[in-house]
Amino acid sequence: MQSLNNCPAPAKLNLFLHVNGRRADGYHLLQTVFQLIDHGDTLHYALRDDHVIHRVTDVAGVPEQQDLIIRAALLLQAEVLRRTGALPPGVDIAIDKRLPMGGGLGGGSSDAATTLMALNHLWQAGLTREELMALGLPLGADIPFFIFGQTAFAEGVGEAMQPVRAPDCWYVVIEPGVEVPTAKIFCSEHLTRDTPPIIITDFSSYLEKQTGLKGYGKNDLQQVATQLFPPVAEAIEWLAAYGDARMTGSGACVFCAVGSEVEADAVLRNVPAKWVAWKAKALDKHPIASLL
Ligand SMILES: C[C@](O)(CO)[C@H](O)COP(=O)(O)OP(=O)(O)OC[C@H]1O[C@@H](n2ccc(N)nc2=O)[C@H](O)[C@@H]1O
Ligand SMILES: Nc1ncnc2c1ncn2[C@@H]1O[C@H](COP(=O)(O)OP(=O)(O)OP(=O)(O)O)[C@@H](O)[C@H]1O
Repeated sequence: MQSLNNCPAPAKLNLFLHVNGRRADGYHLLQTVFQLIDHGDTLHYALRDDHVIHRVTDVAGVPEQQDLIIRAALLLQAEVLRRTGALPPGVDIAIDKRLPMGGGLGGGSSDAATTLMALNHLWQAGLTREELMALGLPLGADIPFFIFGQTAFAEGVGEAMQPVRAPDCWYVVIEPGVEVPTAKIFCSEHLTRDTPPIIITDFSSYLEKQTGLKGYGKNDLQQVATQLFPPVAEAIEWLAAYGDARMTGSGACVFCAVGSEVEADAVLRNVPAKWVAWKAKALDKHPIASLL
């Protein structure tokens, strides 16, 4: 049977993340730049001669049927059945999990996005990029971005996107060792939800003048997350000695842009042993964007 191995599911960093308001359904209106980076999970797909969708790797804390990978595969399987009247073949899915959960790196969403792109290809399902993005959105707010497949400025609840030129730099990322539940941060009574929207023409002219987005904007979720999770505050404070350190997404991970791989290595040598830390390079495009 056919297979597709070594499919990357890269992480994202939110270079800034502004909360501009809240919709009637409780979801928040955001403006953010999603930066793809060359560090993430890796997935492997092997078609079966039945119709069973099976995760062959154990993932601590995530039962198979709750895994966004399996839920994404089932959604696409049902969509293929709806369109063609026939079930596509089953698939065994293996994952090398590197991204921490509740890390603000979009790990679960990226795994699901890679699965939708890989199975759309293996099953020759023929969904367009836009159709796959819409299919994935109910599973996770970041899934459409990963399928969009380019570093992007996003608005709305994260689904309205336009590509931006990625600053060609390296990042140092620290995992502070805590798992931050996204909903808990958005629910907080202390969260500010009134950052004025950036007007896109101003933002574009800012980008033209700069070589990168270093120092632009802020992460409005950071104040709440650092109060609830002190290790996040500690990691930001430590990394701030090397540049503009901030949190990605709803935390817990913290990052800082540096000019070169050599600089990244120099920071990494000094990271206290209690934290996991790594370097990653900015990516313009998703490594499997060409599957669509
Ligand atoms: C904050 C970000 O990390 C930015 O990249 C993402 O938008 C969060 O994406 P995610 O972890 O995939 O989040 P989801 O699973 O879609 O939503 C988790 C919870 O976060 C809250 N949530 C999420 C996104 C959003 N725009 N407004 C919200 O209020 C909702 O309470 C939701 O129930
Ligand atoms: N394949 C998966 N990988 C990681 N988490 C998963 C997966 N499937 C389901 N989950 C659930 O989703 C939760 C959030 O995990 P994830 O790694 O996506 O968070 P995150 O990095 O904070 O994401 P975001 O930046 O989108 O907020 C986990 O706690 C876990 O229960």
